[in-house]
Amino acid sequence: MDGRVLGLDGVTVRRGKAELLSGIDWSVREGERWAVLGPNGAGKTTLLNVAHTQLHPTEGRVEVLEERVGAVDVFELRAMVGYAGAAVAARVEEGTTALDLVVSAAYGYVGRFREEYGSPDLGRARSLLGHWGVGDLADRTFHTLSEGERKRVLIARALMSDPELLLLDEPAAGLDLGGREDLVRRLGKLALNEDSPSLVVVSHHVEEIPAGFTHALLLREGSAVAAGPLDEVMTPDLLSETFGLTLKVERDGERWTARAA
Ligand SMILES: Nc1ncnc2c1ncn2[C@@H]1O[C@H](COP(=O)(O)OP(=O)(O)OP(=O)(O)O)[C@@H](O)[C@H]1O
Repeated sequence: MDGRVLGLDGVTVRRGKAELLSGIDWSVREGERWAVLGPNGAGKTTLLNVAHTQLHPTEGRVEVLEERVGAVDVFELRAMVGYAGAAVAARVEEGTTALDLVVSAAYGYVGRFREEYGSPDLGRARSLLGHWGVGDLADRTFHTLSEGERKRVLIARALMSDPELLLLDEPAAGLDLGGREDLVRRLGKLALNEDSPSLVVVSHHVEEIPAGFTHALLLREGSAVAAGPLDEVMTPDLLSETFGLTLKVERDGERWTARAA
C-alpha cells in the first residue's frame, strides 16, 4: 500500500487531432486535498472524467484506490468515488427532488424515487442535505433550486456513498460572492476534518481554494505546469505561466488571491 488514492501515469487523451491531456503524471495520496487550477479549456474536466473512470485515456495508466482501471469492475470502483459536477446536473430528470437525487447515489444512479430506498438511506440523505444547509429543500424538485442550492445538493449527493475520494468539478461556478464564500467555508470545514475523504476540487480561481487544502495541480493546454504542495506551486511565476498573463499572487491566512500585475 502506498496510500495512493489516485494515480495517473503518462495519461494522454486524444480526440481526433486534439490532445486534451498530454502525458499527465499525478498522484493523490490519502488525506490530501488538491485544487486543480487552470484557464478555460485547460483539460480540467477531462482530467476529472479520467479520475472518475468515465473516460479512458488514449495512452497511460490510471489507478483509483489502488486498483488499476481496466482491470476491475468500474461500477464497484465508482461507488467509492464521489463526484459532483455539471455532468451529473445535466442528467437530472424533470421532477426529481433533491432528496431523490441524493439518496439515489447510494444505488448508483441519478434518479427519481424508487420503492427500494431504505429508511437509513433516506435518513442519511436528509442529514447530508441538512449538513450542507439545504435540509429544508429536500422535497423541492432539483430544477426549481437556485444555482447555489443545486451545488450544495450535488455535494451532498457525492458524499452519500461515504466515498474514499471526492471529486468536485467547479463547485463554486455561477455562485454570487456570498454563495461562494459560504461554499468555500463549508469545503474548508470538510477539508479540515480528518475523517473526510481525499479531495480534488477543480476551479478557475485561486480565491476558491478553501482552507485546509494542501496541494495544487496547475494545468495549461492539457499539460501539467506544476503539481505539489500549495506553498511550492502557488507562485506568481507558475500561476502566470498557467493562466497566460502576469499575475500578482497573495496569501492571506489560508486563502489566496490573484490579479493581473
Ligand atoms: N470530444 C472532444 N473533441 C475535441 N475536443 C474536445 C472534446 N472534448 C473536449 N474537447 C476540448 O478539450 C479541451 C479541454 O476541455 P475540458 O472541458 O477538459 O477543459 P476545462 O479545463 O474543464 O475547461 P473549462 O474551464 O472551460 O470548463 C477544450 O479545448 C475542449 O474544447
